[in-house]
Amino acid sequence: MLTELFYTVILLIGVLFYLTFLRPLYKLLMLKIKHGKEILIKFEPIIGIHAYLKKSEKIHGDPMKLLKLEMAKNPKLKAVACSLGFGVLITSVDPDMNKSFLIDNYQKSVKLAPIFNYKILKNGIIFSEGEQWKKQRKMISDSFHFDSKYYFFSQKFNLLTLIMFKKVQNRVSVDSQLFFTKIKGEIGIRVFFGPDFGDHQIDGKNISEELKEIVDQTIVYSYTSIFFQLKRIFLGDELAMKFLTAKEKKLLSRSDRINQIAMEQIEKKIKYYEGQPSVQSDYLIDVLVRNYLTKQDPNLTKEQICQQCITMFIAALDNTGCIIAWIIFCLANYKEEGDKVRQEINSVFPTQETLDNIQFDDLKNLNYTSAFIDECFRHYTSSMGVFLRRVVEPFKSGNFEIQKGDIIQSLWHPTQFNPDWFENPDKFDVNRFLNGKEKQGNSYAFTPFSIGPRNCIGKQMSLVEVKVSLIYFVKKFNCIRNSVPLKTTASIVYKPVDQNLIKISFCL
Ligand code: HEM
Repeated sequence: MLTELFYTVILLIGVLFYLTFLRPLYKLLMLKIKHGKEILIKFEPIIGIHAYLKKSEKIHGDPMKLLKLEMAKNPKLKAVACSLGFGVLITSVDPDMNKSFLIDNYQKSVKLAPIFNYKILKNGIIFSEGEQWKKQRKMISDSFHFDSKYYFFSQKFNLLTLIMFKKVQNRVSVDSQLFFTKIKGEIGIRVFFGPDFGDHQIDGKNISEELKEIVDQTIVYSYTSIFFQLKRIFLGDELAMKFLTAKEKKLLSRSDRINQIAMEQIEKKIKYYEGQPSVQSDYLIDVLVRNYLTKQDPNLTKEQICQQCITMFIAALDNTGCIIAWIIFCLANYKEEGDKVRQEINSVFPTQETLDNIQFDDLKNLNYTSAFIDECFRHYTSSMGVFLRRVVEPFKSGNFEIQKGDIIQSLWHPTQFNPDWFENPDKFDVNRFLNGKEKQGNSYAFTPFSIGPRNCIGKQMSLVEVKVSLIYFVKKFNCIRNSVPLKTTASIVYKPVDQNLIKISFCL
């Protein structure tokens, strides 16, 4: 009996060793033999490229630095292959391969949710597929008339600028990353759930703060917990949710509470629209509830409406807040270019009146500022690439054979430092984006909002938000660079480790 148990354990260890070490290693070697200099091989068992990025962060204070150095050494590099779980992850760092993954063959792979608490996201647009995704994309696009939402944006921004004023006045240091994400949260929760929803409080916190905290903690947990990674590999997403730790249960119960408040809001809206009101708002929740009542999509449920609004809130939150903070950092870090941005903004918006009535067309006059924003995106892209995808149908990408079951992703941050596409890539050079110059290289080399049918649905909205935030900031505040060295880290966004990088003061 004991011997049988002993051999079973040995057999299991052997199978595990084969699946996590030998099989991925063999595949990596085959890829290297076939593609030579076009591919970089990294054997980091189970957690794959995350271990490589962490190593880079430890050595250089930048998770992307090792890849950027590889790119500088070998601009012909197309992909990085790493072991991941029982298989191999192929990460494209090449514009044409990105096009092949995200445009030409986008239907041949499905997205993998990176987080365990996908209960609140699984029916939302980010992780839906096929016909369901198509319907959702159309429905959400229909609710995207930014003009009406803009009102909240400017109103909230004014309020939060006052808070920032107070902090600066009292010499309290301002964490710009947190600050702008908070603004974004306050706006987003109202844009997607309706104006009154943002006033809900949970344990003394605004509902947008509580939701952000849950998402942040969930993401950190799912990337750092080995237990979670193993559970997921062996049991799969659905079954893994049946064996929860105390920490997981707590996070889930917090998200259930938000779900419950959101469901109450949906019921309220249903009652309102059943009464055939004359006023019909175009906040996302209103559009979805009207679709639900008219059965435009017969499969749409209340739970799906709830998850869709939460998904949109989350998709909109970190990326925009993070890039605004990066842009403010660049104003201080690249002073000469920053001063030119200030000059342009002051000439397009010379008075308080012009500032109070910003029009969309005015934003088109910010030529230099737009190029500055693009160069900030190139250096400090908040979103380094796309979510992982599992290949469901084999395809060819150049001379790469992508097989069913492979995991793929596109990571464009290193591509943006490829000297073949961006001359002298480490230089912060606004001119490269002035008058559409970047298109002279490869138009898929700079894609901060992704490309293809599943590109960012909020691109236009966030570009307006970014510009308006910058205008308000420049008109009210100055910033200078502190001596703290810049170190970066990567969770779902690429962000600075230290928040004390700049000093903010009032404009005279
Ligand atoms: C600087 C700001 C932003 C950046 C850099 C950004 C970047 C991205 C990227 C790279 C993707 C592709 C993800 C993938 O395919 O795996 C994406 C998708 C998406 N983004 Fe954004 N995003 C930003 C702001 C927003 C905003 C403000 C919203 C909502 C209003 C939003 C909503 C979405 C949604 C719903 C998707 C999924 C689209 C689909 O699968 O069809 N994003 N975003």
